[in-house]
Amino acid sequence: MQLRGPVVEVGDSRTVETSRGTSDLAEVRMRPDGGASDAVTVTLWGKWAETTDYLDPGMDLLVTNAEEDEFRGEIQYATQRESMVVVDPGFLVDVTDVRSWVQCPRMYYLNKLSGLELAYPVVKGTIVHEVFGDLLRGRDLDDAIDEHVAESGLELGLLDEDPEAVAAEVRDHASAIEAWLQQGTLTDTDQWRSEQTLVSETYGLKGRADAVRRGGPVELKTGKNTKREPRFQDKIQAACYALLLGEQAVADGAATAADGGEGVDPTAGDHAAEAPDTGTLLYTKNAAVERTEETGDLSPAKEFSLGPGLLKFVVRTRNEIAAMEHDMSVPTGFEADAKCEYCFEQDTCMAVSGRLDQESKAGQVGSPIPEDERAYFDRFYRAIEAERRAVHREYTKLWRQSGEERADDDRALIDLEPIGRTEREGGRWELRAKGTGAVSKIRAGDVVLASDGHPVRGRAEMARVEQLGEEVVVTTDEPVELRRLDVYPSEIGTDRMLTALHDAVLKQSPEKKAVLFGRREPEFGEDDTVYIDNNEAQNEAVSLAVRAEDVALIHGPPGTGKTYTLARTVRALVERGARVLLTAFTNRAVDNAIEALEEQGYEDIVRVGTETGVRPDMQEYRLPDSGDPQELAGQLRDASVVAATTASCGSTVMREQSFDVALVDEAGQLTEPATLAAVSLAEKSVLVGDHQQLPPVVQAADDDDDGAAAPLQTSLFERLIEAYPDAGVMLDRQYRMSQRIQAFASREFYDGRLRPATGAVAGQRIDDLDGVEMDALPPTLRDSVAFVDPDGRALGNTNPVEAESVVETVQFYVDAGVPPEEIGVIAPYRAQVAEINKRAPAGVTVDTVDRFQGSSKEVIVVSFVATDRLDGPIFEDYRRINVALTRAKKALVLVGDADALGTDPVYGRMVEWAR
Ligand SMILES: Nc1ncnc2c1ncn2[C@@H]1O[C@H](COP(=O)(O)OP(=O)(O)OP(=O)(O)O)[C@@H](O)[C@H]1O
Repeated sequence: MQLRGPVVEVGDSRTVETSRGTSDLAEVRMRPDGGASDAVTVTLWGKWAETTDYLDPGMDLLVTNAEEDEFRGEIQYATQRESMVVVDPGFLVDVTDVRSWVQCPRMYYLNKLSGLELAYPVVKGTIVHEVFGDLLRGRDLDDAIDEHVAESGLELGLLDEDPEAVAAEVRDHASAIEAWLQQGTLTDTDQWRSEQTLVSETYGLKGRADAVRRGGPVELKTGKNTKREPRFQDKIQAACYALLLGEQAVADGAATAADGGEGVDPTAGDHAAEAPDTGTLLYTKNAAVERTEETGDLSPAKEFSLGPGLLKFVVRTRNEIAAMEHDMSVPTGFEADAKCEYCFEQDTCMAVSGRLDQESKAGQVGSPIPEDERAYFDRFYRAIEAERRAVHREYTKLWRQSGEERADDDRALIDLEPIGRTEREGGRWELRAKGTGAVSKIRAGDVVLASDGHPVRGRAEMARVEQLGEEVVVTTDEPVELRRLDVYPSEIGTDRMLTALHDAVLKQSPEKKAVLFGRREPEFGEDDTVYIDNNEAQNEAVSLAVRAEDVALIHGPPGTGKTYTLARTVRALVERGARVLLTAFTNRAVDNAIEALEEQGYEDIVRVGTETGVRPDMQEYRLPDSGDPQELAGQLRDASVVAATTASCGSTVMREQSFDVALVDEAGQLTEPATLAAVSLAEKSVLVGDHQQLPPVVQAADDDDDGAAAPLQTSLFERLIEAYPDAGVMLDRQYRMSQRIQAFASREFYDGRLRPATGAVAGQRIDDLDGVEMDALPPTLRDSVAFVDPDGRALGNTNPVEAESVVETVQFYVDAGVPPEEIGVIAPYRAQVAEINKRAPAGVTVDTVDRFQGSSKEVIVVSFVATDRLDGPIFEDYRRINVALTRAKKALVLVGDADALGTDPVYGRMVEWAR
């Protein structure tokens, strides 16, 4: 039987005599059924007794195949031969992390903290892996090499590598793969698949196996190994995948047995027994070494047997990591027996030990950071780890929630009907299915899990979404029956926040950090150039940015010309010879800024981003995904303005770049570490944002892990503008809303300082639009702000009567001649969005407030849904209502329950104003 739940007491380990000789044992008290049952005692036998060295009350424990026994009237449990003991199974350790931990625990920790650096072996390794996948899928070798070398063109160019030499080297590696593929060990009936994404419900592991052959893991290593046996850490990695594959085999069995598998608990099976018994390591460099210079076993492929002892070792190693990460404090890691002088992480290791004053066998360099910086580092480290846990919880929902629950949560599209598949050139597959019309968070361009019904227990593949709607189209490496798409949680955001924290706090000079840590006020030089002559605050903003020595803060309420000012600032800085990083939280804002620059006649811009992320009309600025290394690297290096999202500022390529100034738009929506990712790349920064609009996106809830993620909820922009009001300027004239519309927001959120920029802006009316007659509207809608109470009832996250009233209101405007494209509807929940969308006239945009930030419409209709209590995201934070109300230019209609809204002072005043 399986036990799972929180630990309440941890006993000491001791050695006892048994009928089979001496053995260690330790007793643990835990509450099974996830804490729902009374505490029981579990005896951990043999090596599992070691678990108590790092197990603490409060951690979750999972014991598989526990033996039940009655002892003095009490039911007790004990591990038996097949048992596995898993610490904190909800914490998903990456397989590559288990591998580095085995090499040296400090290596694990350093990889996590400082991220990957741009280095040739890494780039080459990626190319070889991609070619390997292509070869397995039967692709022509030369085609594969050419394509993947070109795709790494930018990295290779920045590293000053010659593409032909790289191709030749990759070919050497590939010959090892080819020879092995042709060894005759494979027949047509052999089961093969390339790259498989695996997540374990039982062992708290996730990873991506390079290949799976006859059910066994195959790992590719671009290094050399002249020993007969694979390296220990490589075996460990393969063993992790073997465990994951064993679990999958059990799930497959269960799924076949129960036809569909949902509801069957695959964790109940004995995975270790189902795990493949052979693993293969392929050392491709062995094919490239000179036989005359090397002795030993030069065959690239090395098979080894995967016994239960190794699998248990893997689980124990994984447990050490999970336990160490449990309290989310900055770990030091300790060195294994590895020899530091051969370690390529040695420099980083010494630098980090020096800065954080940690013990390290490699030694320390540099002096420790001051106490306040250390406190900051610890606080944010913890916050980021709390956020990582929230991401892990998202993973566990892949199996804890049913397909229907996932769909209701907007995290899956279910019940798709496969209608076809085509093999594309290059061995990838295009899969098509009939859509159901349901909405979700999934967008074209996203990478998601496509499955035949269950994302973990069924057959699943990573897929790129090409098209949504009536027909759903995705591309994958291997075909799968397309019945369901799931949002695949990603840790990349948390990983990058951590490296940004490392780069900003541990690598920068004390002087550069002085303002960040409040050691001195931001400083400004002199300049009386007039940049913008019709708007004083905007002109002051550009001037402030130009004069700033460290940081300037531009506070831009809705419609105040933030983008315009930003573009003017870029030009002013470039004119002074600066190299500028132009960045924002969203791709949309980055593209808008480029558009504004274009309008001001400036076009010397390089846009870094993916093809799907960048707007079609901005593709001309985009650095191509593949091409000649020197050319690509030259384009990036020589650009005066590089534009990218803040998320991509953390990429290996961007971390190599340096700028004179970083301009960060939407800075109010960024967490502090996410902002640091951009700020660290430049000498000085200009942050542009509005902390009265949407705050940073944080997944961890307020009460998760005692609120550890709270520091992420305040943007760096907000923190700095409060600390240094003199380093900021507020743009106070808005070019969007009529006087009547802006009045409430100005009063509630901007101390009444927001004003229409001109009389024309202030006095605009809906009948200013071509072909629109005021008389055609019902009298209640002739005022530019109106309130409608349709007397509906909230049913969960929808309010059908209110939806009806919203659609009717929209129809009035359409009938009066307003183009549907100029009408937007904002609702608090996706369910209500869907309800309205069903009947709204084509062309009208209906969405949640988060997706409306940054845009505007002539007419905005807001649906509030709530009828009793005000709960839901729109009400949690007044800033959301600020965003909703300030999207409208000429007409704003609020549709809601006046009594419910009246229970809150701010909403009460809003109703008064709107009526
Ligand atoms: N100084 C100015 N003179 C004339 N027009 C201006 C000026 N500043 C801004 N505008 C115009 O006002 C409109 C709004 O400006 P912009 O798009 O830059 O606003 P924004 O603050 O970025 O909006 P958002 O709140 O959506 O971020 C644009 O059409 C822009 O051209």
